[in-house]
Amino acid sequence: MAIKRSKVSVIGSGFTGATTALMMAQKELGDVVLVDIPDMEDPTKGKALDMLEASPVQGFDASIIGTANYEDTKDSDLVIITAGIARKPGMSRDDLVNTNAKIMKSVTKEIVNYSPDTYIVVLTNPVDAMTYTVFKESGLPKERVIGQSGVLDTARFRTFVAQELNLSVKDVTGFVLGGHGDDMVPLIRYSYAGGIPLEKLISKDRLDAIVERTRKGGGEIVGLLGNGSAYYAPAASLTVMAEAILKDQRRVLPSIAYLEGEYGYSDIYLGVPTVLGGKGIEEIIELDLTEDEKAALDKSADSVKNVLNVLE
Ligand SMILES: NC(=O)C1=CN([C@@H]2O[C@H](COP(=O)(O)OP(=O)(O)OC[C@H]3O[C@@H](n4cnc5c(N)ncnc54)[C@H](O)[C@@H]3O)[C@@H](O)[C@H]2O)C=CC1
Ligand SMILES: O=C([O-])CC(=O)C(=O)O
Repeated sequence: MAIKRSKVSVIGSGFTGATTALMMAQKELGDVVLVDIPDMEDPTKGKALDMLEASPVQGFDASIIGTANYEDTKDSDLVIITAGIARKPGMSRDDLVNTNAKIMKSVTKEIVNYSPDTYIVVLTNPVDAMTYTVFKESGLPKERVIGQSGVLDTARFRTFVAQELNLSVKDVTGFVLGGHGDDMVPLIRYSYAGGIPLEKLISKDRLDAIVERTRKGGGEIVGLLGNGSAYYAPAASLTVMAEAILKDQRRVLPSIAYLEGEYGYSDIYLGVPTVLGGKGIEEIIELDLTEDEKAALDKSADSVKNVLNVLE
């Protein structure tokens, strides 16, 4: 049998979906199918063609098509869901829940109809609850339905730490646990610059300020953009997760995973450290938490549960 390129479908051709499609094609992760609603079919085709026309200039090989027909997604190795509405200034991510839950249900039906063994990575907010919705609707095993928040939240944290210390972002590592909301839990104790614990390099006051800015990082961009939310860093985060799965890299990345007792929670999707590889979420890494860290994680998990409770 001939060797085939991977196929990745991106549902939603808005800011995050289109940017992710381009980034994945630039990294030659596979052929890309960009999907939106019938009313958006022509602009979606236009975006895909425009991206394709960048390929000779940048020298990447990938087919990129735009469509409103799910048949074109048939046999996708991986599907990324970005469909839905984004928040505007003054809104919380949770305000999007009922509109986006309906969209999750309808797109998930279409996805698994054409790709019954695929992997799904969800971006749409409120992302912990939307990943749960997609999991339930899809019937896929839990390790194949994954949400994106921690890669982005950790990237924001690393950016602010690198700025504070005037060091390369490459040398700063961190971990953000919990739900993708204002009470997410950046774990300072597990964060380093060049292997040196951050607590030895940055004062407590400044670290507290960085944690607070990380928690409100999405809102900071929403406030600046005025009409939508972040998309470059979210797309970069989705691309790294897609790469880990498609290339079976076994990267240690935070993902929104279905928990069955890990960290003391069950029947919930929540951000935790995971090993991402060719089987999707291959492991959930359980870190020892101090009482304060566990209390903060409990608070964040409670916020996610409150959103799950309003799901219709
Ligand atoms: N988890 C995370 O870290 C992040 C989550 N987000 C979330 O991602 C979502 C998308 O954000 P943007 O791309 O900026 O929004 P956008 O408004 O630019 O794009 C959304 C696209 O979804 C399409 N869409 C709506 N219903 C659809 C359906 N039934 N089938 C297919 N497509 C459909 C719309 O036509 C639109 O093109 C939002 O919910 C946002 O809050 C955004 C950034 C980070
Ligand atoms: O803030 C938003 O609404 C979009 C998002 O999740 C983020 O940028 O973290």
